[in-house]
Amino acid sequence: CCASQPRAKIAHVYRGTFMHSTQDTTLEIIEDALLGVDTVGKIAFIGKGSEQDKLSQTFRFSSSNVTQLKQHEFFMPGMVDTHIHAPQYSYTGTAMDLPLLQWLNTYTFPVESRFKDLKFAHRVYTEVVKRTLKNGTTTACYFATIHTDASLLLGKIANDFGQRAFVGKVCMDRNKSDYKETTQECQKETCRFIAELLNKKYPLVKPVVTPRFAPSCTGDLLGQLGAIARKNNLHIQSHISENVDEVKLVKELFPESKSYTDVYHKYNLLTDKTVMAHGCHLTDEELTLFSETGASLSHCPNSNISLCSGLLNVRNVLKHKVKLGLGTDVAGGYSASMLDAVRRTLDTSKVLTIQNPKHQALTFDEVFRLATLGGSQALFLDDQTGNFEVGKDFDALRVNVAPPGGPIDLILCDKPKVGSGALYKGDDRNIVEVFVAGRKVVPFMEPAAE
Ligand SMILES: Nc1nc2[nH]cnc2c(=O)[nH]1
Ligand SMILES: [Zn+2]
Repeated sequence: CCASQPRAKIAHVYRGTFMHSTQDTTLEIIEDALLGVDTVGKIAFIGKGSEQDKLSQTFRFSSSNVTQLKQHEFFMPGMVDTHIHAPQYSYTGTAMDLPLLQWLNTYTFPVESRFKDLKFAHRVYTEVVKRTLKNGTTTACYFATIHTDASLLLGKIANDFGQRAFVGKVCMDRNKSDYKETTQECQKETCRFIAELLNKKYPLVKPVVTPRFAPSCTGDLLGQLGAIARKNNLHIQSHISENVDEVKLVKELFPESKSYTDVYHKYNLLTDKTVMAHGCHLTDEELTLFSETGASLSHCPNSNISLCSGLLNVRNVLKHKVKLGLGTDVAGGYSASMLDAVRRTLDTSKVLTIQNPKHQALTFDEVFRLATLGGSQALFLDDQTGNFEVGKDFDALRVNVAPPGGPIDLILCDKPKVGSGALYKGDDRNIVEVFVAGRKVVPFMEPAAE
């Protein structure tokens, strides 16, 4: 049994099966566990159901306040989407026929330009927050667009629905089309975005410095953004080595740099609070630089396959001791669901084994860890979320393997495998409740009145 000293009062106690990952165990299944959440949403204790009497005395809760999970239900940690473009949710699944650089020019930039219109932004951002929450994303690391006010609106909507989120106003001062700002505008608007978002004092929504990627930023801008992040001790997100043409372009645009990773490093954009999406074509030397700086990677397998970008060798990334989480990369990825990211991660790893039988494919348990604890580590949030350790916020999914009308038939007899069956075959119908920092956010709360 683990327990903190009783301080804040206990608000909720749950009894049943809990699955989570820890530093030492890829997947731990605790049957008949008892978990207490205090009034500030933190996990106060996790113990055995058989110790309920003792725990109820120590933590002063009454047995009548214990919520007992039903048969075929379990709790797992909320999933962490380490890379998602909120505006691109508006065209998911409709533009999968071009490689990255053409895809950006043809589909992405015209759509993102429309987010100057706050009404359109409100509509799309509400839908993406609701959709991801319903699918079990308790933490999302969002790219918005270049528009400051619409990006602030995304922060407000995430806060209203109770999602934990990083929100980035996208920075770009180099583009063939008009979808860009001048270097000076971009710097000024980034500072305004950060100041205004921090000023809202949303407990779970924070700004992230967001250069789109090296090809759409001048060295000047990258340097300014590195300085802003350093001065304010902020998170940073961008893209790296997603596609071979992109890598080639970066070589041409930044001839003085040794590698793509070196470009970001030179401008102080590789820190232990940096998350870079993709990294399919990074060299071992570049991975070493990630490891040394503490920067992390977001693996976005649906996108990597949908845009024919490449196959990230996650095993090799982990061997280099680089932190890694999973991302949907909507709309390069056509699914906003992290369950999809789990499956595509497994598929990609198996494709690598087909290509090279010596490659050791990732296991289900390892990928479960990447979707939860791995993501929280990649976002430097693992002191707050990622698993059911005492003192962390209660970010959790109540999963019912077989709800009426759901996608799963209860034929599996092997109980420990039930979790894996549910994650392979399940969808949002199986995620019956979602909690963020102890608060039930699915079914949706009524947003606060203006
Ligand atoms: N997948 C993806 N890669 C990018 N690289 C730069 N911008 C983007 C984007 O919006 N999506
Ligand atoms: Zn992306």
